[in-house]
Amino acid sequence: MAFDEIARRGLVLLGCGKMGSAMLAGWLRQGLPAESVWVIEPRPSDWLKGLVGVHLNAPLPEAPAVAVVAVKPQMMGEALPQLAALGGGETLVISIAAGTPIARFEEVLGAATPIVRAMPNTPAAIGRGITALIGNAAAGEAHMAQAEALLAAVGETVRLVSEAQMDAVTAVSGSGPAYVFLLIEAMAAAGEAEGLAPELAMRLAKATVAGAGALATAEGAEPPDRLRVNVTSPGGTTAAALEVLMDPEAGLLPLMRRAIHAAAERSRELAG
Ligand SMILES: NC(=O)C1=CN([C@@H]2O[C@H](COP(=O)(O)OP(=O)(O)OC[C@H]3O[C@@H](n4cnc5c(N)ncnc54)[C@H](OP(=O)(O)O)[C@@H]3O)[C@@H](O)[C@H]2O)C=CC1
Ligand SMILES: O=C(O)[C@@H]1CCC=N1
Repeated sequence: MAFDEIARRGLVLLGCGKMGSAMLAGWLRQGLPAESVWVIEPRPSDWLKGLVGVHLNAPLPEAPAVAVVAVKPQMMGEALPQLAALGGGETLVISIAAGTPIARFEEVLGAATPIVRAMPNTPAAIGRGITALIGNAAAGEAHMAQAEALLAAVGETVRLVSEAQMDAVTAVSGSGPAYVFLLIEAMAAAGEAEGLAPELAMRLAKATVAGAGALATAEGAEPPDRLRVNVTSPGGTTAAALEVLMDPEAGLLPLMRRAIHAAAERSRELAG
């Protein structure tokens, strides 16, 4: 069982905002005992305060199995010293912070500390996230497997071959759910502009994005460009829409290229 060692030695979560809560919700649902979790969070939500058994802002265990850092990159300087005592090798430290390089953690915790840098996304809250991971030199196969097991409990995992990939990963899948939510908002707003009631437009938009996502990821699914062609009757309605969306200058492709580039650049900036 993936959580056995963590259940025995404990998991520390530093920062329990939107992403920390999403992961914690997934772990608890997957069977991690609440009594094995220590959370450091200056402004706990009502949800967090209501979690019976979780140790909230309490003294930390001496050598927990894992410490997960889920504070904003801008708060790292202030937050990280709280984990300094866990450096040295006994505790696997997993950071999900955008931008912040592994070297920054090694400065505070020491290079002998196994450190995994990971980039999850918020669908983790319902077990549908995807997390990319890369470890430092001290993170051996057992540490990588432990990080993967923890993150696999809330969705898919993928190992990276170089830390430099993390900026692009963050821009595509870390931030990506926001682009999809915006797509839902935009489709619903456009449906309303065509005369639909707001609730109906939103219901159609949400179900369409969910259904198309499920179709694209179903076992044996055709690739997305083929699925797109399957919707597009010659001379029909989809073709009319795609002419706008696939405009080489003003269409979705150059727009998404610019958006993802902006996110990746911001990730590089956050590295300091
Ligand atoms: N949101 C997302 O979709 C994703 C986020 N991430 C990464 O996860 C991290 C957290 O992001 P997100 O959850 O969105 O941000 P949030 O602001 O929602 O969560 C961060 C939490 O950490 C708390 N915090 C601040 N200082 C400390 C401290 N010294 N010790 C402990 N906790 C502290 C914050 O409290 P307060 O509000 O009082 O400052 C806040 O509750 C970031 O590094 C981000 O890059 C990665 C993937 C996806
Ligand atoms: O917006 C951010 O910086 C974080 C990282 C990926 C998703 N949210």
